Amino acid sequence: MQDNTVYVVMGVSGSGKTTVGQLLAERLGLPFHDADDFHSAANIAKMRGGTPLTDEDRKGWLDELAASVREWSKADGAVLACSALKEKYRQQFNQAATHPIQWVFLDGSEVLLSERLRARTGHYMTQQMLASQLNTLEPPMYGLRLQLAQDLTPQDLVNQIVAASSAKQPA
Ligand SMILES: Nc1ncnc2c1ncn2[C@@H]1O[C@H](COP(=O)(O)OP(=O)(O)OP(=O)(O)O)[C@@H](O)[C@H]1O
Ligand SMILES: O=C(O)[C@H](O)[C@@H](O)[C@H](O)[C@H](O)CO
Repeated sequence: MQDNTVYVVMGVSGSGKTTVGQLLAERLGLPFHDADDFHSAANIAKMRGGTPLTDEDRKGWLDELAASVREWSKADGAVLACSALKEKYRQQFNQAATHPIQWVFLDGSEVLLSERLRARTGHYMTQQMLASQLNTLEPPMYGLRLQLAQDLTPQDLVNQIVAASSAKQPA
């Protein structure tokens, strides 16, 4: 199935945005982008040091991502893995896109997320930052909300996304 939708797979650190986003992009034949690759070195150093980013820290990052979302939605679509924690960040992307974004929210309990972050090594974002990520999160009231569970593999989640998205397409 080829479409030119921009899918944004969002959620807090450890929710599986990168893992699920990459698989979804492969499945749909769309390019994959990770919003983490757009952070400045200063932002990464700040998070590595255990200090949450502020709106001010995120501004340039969001501006650059919104410009990219616009280009991808004008072109062939894409899958973007991005925390997009606050409603105003998501609205910036919605306004930039030339047609509706398909939002996919990966929603997990603190216990499950914290276990995954503890098991993950070699990443600047540690389990200590989870509380601030969850405090900042404003869950979207639209799009697709996937409830994470221990036994749901990334492939299962991609299957759910594809099934829900195809159900919306006219026959
Ligand atoms: N459905 C799943 N089942 C089991 N483990 C998973 C699942 N999805 C992701 N993981 C694992 O959980 C960890 C976090 O996943 P991932 O790095 O994709 O999350 P993320 O939301 O991109 O995190 P961050 O925003 O911090 O980069 C990884 O070690 C990954 O292998
Ligand atoms: O807005 C933010 O606070 C950041 O984007 C974080 O969410 C992390 O960069 C991401 O989750 C990777 O660990």
